[in-house]
Amino acid sequence: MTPLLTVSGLTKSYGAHTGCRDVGFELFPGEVLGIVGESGSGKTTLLRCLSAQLAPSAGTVAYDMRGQGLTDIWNLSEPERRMLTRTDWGIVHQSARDGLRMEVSAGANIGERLMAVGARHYGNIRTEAEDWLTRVEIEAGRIDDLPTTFSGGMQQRLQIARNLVTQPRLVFMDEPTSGLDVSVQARLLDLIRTLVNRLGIACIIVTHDLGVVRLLAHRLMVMRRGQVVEHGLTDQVLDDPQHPYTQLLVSSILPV
Ligand SMILES: Nc1ncnc2c1ncn2[C@@H]1O[C@H](COP(=O)(O)OP(=O)(O)OP(=O)(O)O)[C@@H](O)[C@H]1O
Repeated sequence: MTPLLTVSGLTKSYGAHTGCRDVGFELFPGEVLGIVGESGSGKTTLLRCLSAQLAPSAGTVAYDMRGQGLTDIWNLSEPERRMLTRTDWGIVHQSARDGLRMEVSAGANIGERLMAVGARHYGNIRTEAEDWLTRVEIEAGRIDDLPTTFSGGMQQRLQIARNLVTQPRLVFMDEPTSGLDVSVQARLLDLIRTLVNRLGIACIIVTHDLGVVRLLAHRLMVMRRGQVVEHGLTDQVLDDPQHPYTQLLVSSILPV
């Protein structure tokens, strides 16, 4: 099987500081990869370099573009890269405010993504938006409401609908459940798991919460000081961590 994403030697420096260093891995279609590590370990930097939000200092991020095969995303033109991120990719931000347009309705937030992939018929776009609101457990009757009138959990579910409506092949998520009440987190995680599995979407999720990766990720990468110190199947890494740092992380976070 051809990998969807092939990353090699990915490095980002901020002057003298290292964001991430020499990261390499492959991601296959439908696979969910979790990236964990303590605060400042480089998770967000890595995710932003992978998802075309931040230019790396060195290394390559090659994506299996439809009809073109593996292509380094940083060799694409800016419009090509923008098109890719709006159609074949989704990016779910930690704060829904960064991923939604707060000044337009819930329906428009979903509909404009459909328009980016060529949908033009108003009635069809509205029907699809209503369908997606229902799928993320928001009443279809709220379609004309602004996201500012939604709760934090609803905004996050709307952000997920906006990202999944175009049936992307790859979705990046940065701490998608943090900042929400524990009960809301559990429901959201369950929803993400169901949708990602059902649609067969590959996903890269950054989190400091090992419970999140245990539930969602097939594979796990552990980062420390910008580098990957351990990488393997999630259950294997969490149940039998090999690197001393992972052992510390697991024993300090997971209940025994
Ligand atoms: N804009 C920036 N300018 C300078 N240094 C930065 C910048 N962004 C991040 N860094 C540095 O890069 C390193 C990795 O930061 P990053 O935000 O990627 O970590 P993280 O694992 O996502 O942390 P957190 O879980 O707290 O969000 C840190 O040492 C940080 O100080």
